[in-house]
Amino acid sequence: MSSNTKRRKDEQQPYYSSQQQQPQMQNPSYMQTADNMLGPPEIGPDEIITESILGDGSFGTVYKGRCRQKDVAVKVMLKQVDEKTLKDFRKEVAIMSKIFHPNIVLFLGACTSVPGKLMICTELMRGNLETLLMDHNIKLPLITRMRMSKDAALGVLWLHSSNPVFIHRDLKTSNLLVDSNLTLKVCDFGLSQIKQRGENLKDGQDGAKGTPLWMAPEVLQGKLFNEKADVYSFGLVLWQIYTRKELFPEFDNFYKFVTAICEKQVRPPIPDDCPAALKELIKNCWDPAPEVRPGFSEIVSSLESIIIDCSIPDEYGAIMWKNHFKHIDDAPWKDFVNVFANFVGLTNQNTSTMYDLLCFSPNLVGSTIELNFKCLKAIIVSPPKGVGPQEEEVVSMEQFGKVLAWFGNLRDDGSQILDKIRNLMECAWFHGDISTSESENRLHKKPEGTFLVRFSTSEPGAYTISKVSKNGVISHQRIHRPGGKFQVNNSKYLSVKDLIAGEAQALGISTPCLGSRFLSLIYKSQISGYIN
Ligand SMILES: Nc1ncnc2c1ncn2[C@@H]1O[C@H](COP(=O)(O)OP(=O)(O)OP(=O)(O)O)[C@@H](O)[C@H]1O
Repeated sequence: MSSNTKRRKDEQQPYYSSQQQQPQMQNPSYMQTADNMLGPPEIGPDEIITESILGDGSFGTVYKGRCRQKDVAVKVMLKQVDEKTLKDFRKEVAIMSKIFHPNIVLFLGACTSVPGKLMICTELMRGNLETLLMDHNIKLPLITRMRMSKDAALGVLWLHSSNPVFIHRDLKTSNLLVDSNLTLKVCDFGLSQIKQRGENLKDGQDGAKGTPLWMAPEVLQGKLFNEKADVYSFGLVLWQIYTRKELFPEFDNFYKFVTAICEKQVRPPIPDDCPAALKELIKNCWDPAPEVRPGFSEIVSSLESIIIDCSIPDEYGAIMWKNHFKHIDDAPWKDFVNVFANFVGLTNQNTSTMYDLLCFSPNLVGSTIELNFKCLKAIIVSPPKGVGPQEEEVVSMEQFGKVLAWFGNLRDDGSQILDKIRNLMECAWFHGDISTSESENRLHKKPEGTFLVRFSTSEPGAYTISKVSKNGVISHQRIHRPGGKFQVNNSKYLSVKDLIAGEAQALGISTPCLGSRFLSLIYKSQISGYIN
């Protein structure tokens, strides 16, 4: 048998069944039988319809497609493939059918048996991260980018923690895909390798695998390497996620590039405004010495801290969240109350938890402390996300950060933050977290001088005064927060209440707009909070 005939014959059989019983004669070669059910799910080429092109890669083209009435992504291999590419294709199918994780693109099946029609079918994602980052018309706040970084790190942590270990070997932003919720998933396992824990690998004569710009120096130099090569690439991924810039645009010569990376230890410049913890993480990841680079579980942990710092700029607030809720974005209200009360010294180890006191202590019924926690709950809690009876009200990390930015500094104010919140809610004109259009609805057709104060929707920690001016025109004026003070028209005050009292005449505001949802909390019948 000539080698050509042999290769063609191999291609006609699902690769995993070469040592198993052949499919029944009456079935097309791609049909799955009871004997080969244990291999990756086989999809027939006639079950896949390809539509538009999603991307081009070294193995072929990725299309948006339909398979069994589902939108999918289909990687179609080049028609003429050499043995090495075929081997990589088979490896990609084998690896993808072994790994399942929310941050790894979902493998649906593959067509492995029909020559010229080798395909891999995966869930359809919105696009790749590189394209998203380079489109500067798309707003991607740092916190969103850090959450995406954590998603990617969780995906790679899963690969590195498997037994045997999977090394990705081609981590780069174009191999990280985003879905419509901006959840990130790792894809493209064509160059991935399997190894035992603690084992070092070395590339063979066919050279290093991966994309040179993203390759670790030890890989570029053909030295021994292990999963820390992925960590190096991830450092570059983090750099690009932070800067949204092209990687190494200054290099157009491969040999000069290798010398720069391996001998001169050149790395992309990290901007000065990069948060210190992120800068340190990036530098550690791309350290020339693989053993110095962190593992992915350490990377996930560092990213969790960075995400908390981005969400909660208040230093003490961030410490509180890191100490008690580091791995979660949303804390159950019950746990939050206990941790917060303890952190600001309202309870200690010897007293009952604040939640229990609020529920069961008769002394607290009708007390200021009970009212304070009701007010806090009114602005900090999000409704349950699910629908089941078990679903709890939660405090999101971001909302906690916002509340601290609006009301104070946890280190200096401690439990007085609760009084500040109640004091503001007692004002009839304070409407809290309503949108610009909702404020306009509430002021519509109201007399001149009617006004309300709400949280600014765009400037962290700031407030907005919305008022009715002459001829019923509604306008909005920002209360800025320089140095924690409250400023409007160059006049600074210690509280919003003082500012409204002091500037009422200059601002042309006189009558609070009714309709604040907080008033029913504070007063059962009487409406108060007028300017005086
Ligand atoms: N599941 C998917 N959903 C949406 N787009 C996808 C999907 N899979 C791949 N793509 C798009 O196709 C591009 C190439 O995919 P992939 O990296 O898997 O192919 P490749 O041939 O291995 O490429 P390369 O060798 O250049 O890494 C991705 O960067 C992405 O833009």
